[in-house]
Amino acid sequence: MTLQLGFIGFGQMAQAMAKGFNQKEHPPFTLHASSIDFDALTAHATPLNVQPISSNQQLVDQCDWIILAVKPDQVEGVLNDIDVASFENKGVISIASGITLDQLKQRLPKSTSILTMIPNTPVCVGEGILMCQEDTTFTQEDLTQFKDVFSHLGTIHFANGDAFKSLATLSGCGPAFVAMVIEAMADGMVKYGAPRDLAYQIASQTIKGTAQMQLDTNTHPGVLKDQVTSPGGTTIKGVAALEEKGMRHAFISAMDGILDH
Ligand SMILES: NC(=O)C1=CN([C@@H]2O[C@H](COP(=O)(O)OP(=O)(O)OC[C@H]3O[C@@H](n4cnc5c(N)ncnc54)[C@H](O)[C@@H]3O)[C@@H](O)[C@H]2O)C=CC1
Ligand SMILES: O=C(O)[C@@H]1CCC=N1
Repeated sequence: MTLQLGFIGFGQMAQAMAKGFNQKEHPPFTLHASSIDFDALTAHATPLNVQPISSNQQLVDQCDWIILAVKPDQVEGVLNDIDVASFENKGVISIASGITLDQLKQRLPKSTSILTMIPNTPVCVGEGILMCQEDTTFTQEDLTQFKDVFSHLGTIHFANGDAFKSLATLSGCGPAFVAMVIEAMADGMVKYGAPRDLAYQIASQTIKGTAQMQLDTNTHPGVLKDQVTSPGGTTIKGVAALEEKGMRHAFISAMDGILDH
């Protein structure tokens, strides 16, 4: 039977996931979504082959797996408005940052399978990361089906504790940091006369190509840097300038800013 997959909340992240799912030609699942404003939901969902549903309760009744895709502080309100018994024998996948398995276990029936994960926006082009908590009540069978369905969105990783926190923080927030780097690199080119559109393309492709090279060869990033920095050459001058401006420390500080509060 076709898996009925439903999003509660259809904002940035749910839409990114729906776009990624749309890349699959004959998906073994059907997508549904509910949200607050039905007209806005319909406008966003229909082009993505997602069936808009007028209430969260109806969505839960109709779906096998429910993706909680509202803001973390909206989760409580969503669960309050749904008859908890309707989650019996269903799967719940929470993408709400900071909402834990234990919190959900306290609110949902014992028979509900729960997985918590942090996806990132590149899921929309099938190049995302789904950082999942190892601590889950999904059975092995559920996990096999989960990997089958969600691998269309990118790579799936499992971790626990501090490793999960830091990996999910970098993968979840990282697209914003990388987009800032792309913008900054392009500004540098525009300063010296490059057309802006081309500057974005060159910056993005340089990042994509370098990242692909690292992933394919597993070469230490320092070695990749050394391959470009010939003695007395141009690159080392740029590297020295970045170090002077504290580039590495800025990235570590970004993680401190999020995790060290
Ligand atoms: N945006 C991102 O890059 C990432 C977001 N997340 C998580 O995903 C979740 C959603 O984030 P975004 O999509 O960025 O937020 P968003 O604000 O764009 O989307 C949330 C949606 O939920 C809807 N909503 C609010 N209350 C509702 C209710 N009671 N019933 C049904 N729908 C309701 C809103 O109308 C909105 O469309 C958050 O918990 C966030 O922590 C996780 C990883 C990355
Ligand atoms: O900043 C946010 O709200 C979300 C959570 C994880 C990534 N972005």
